[in-house]
Amino acid sequence: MAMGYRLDRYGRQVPVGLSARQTDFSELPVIDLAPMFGSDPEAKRAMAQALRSACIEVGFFYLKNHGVPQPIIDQAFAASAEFFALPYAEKMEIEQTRTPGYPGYTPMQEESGDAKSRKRQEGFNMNLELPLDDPYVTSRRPFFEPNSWPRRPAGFRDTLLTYFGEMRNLGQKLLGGFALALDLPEDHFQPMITKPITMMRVNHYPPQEDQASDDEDIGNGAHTDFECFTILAQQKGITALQVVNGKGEWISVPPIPGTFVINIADQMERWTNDLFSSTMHRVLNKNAMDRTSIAFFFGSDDDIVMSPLPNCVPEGEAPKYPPIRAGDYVLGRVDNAYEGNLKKKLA
Ligand SMILES: O=C(O)CCC(=O)C(=O)O
Ligand SMILES: [Fe+2]
Repeated sequence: MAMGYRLDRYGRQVPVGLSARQTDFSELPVIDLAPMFGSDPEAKRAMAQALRSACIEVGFFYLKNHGVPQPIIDQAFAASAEFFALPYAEKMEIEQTRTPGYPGYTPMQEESGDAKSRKRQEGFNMNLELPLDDPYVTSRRPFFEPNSWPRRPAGFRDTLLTYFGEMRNLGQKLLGGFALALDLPEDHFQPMITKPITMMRVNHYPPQEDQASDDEDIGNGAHTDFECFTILAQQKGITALQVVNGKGEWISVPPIPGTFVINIADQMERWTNDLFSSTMHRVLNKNAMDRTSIAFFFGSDDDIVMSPLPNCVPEGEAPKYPPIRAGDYVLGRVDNAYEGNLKKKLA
């Protein structure tokens, strides 16, 4: 099928059209994380090799044997469903713009009447939860603003914090795998994630039964994520996520029980001198039911200076990017995406 492209605001090619090829899920590699919990160097090496290929060739993969207990995932979905089912006015009590930064509720355009809201998605955002007297919080450091918690449902905060904690541990483990995949010692990145930029968003998409007016008029338009990588939990039994493959075709990513979907994001792409791919993706919920997903965005400490990793730069070539403070890089990307709104709000 011939594919056309349009350019997004970063000048990147986005395949046009809304049809996605429904393919066997094996088109996205499945990585088994079990070796990372053991001490068999051979098994770790084999995993690192598979991970390396997945990150270079696809930028997306399923992760199994990740060690996160299923009840903790189920509880996070159940609490999220209860939250989104609350009356609109109650959710708006913690609307994102009421407090600085990322945390809070983002409504759907139809309800808010705000043309800048997302049309086909509402969400709940949170940062790493720190004590209110933490110097990062008191100095209003970007990405460390206090979270905004709803009054209901009971247990929402504890449930999401438990899930967030699991994601942070998994992210740390996974980063060890990425280090091995880059021919670095397993603990290479660990000193750089002591108080990392980590954000989480629960996405809620109504069914989209009508025709989209264009390819941005969907649950989540084509984009890449900003940080090092994303750990995505998809609601059971509902396929809506799509990923661009090397041929510029949109590939559906059905949920596989017992797995997360992991994708490389922009910070890691840059850090690896574009060796790893931050792959474009989008969400189109053509199902009869609404859909929830939980995206955990794992970055580094904000104050590390990030230069392309030396063994990702071919011999005799200059790195593609100058050094940059990680927090400034992510803030720049966020700012671009939200057309300056978030940065203004942080100022
Ligand atoms: O809902 C999904 O499957 C993906 C969400 C996503 O891409 C994001 O939140 O960045
Ligand atoms: Fe994303």
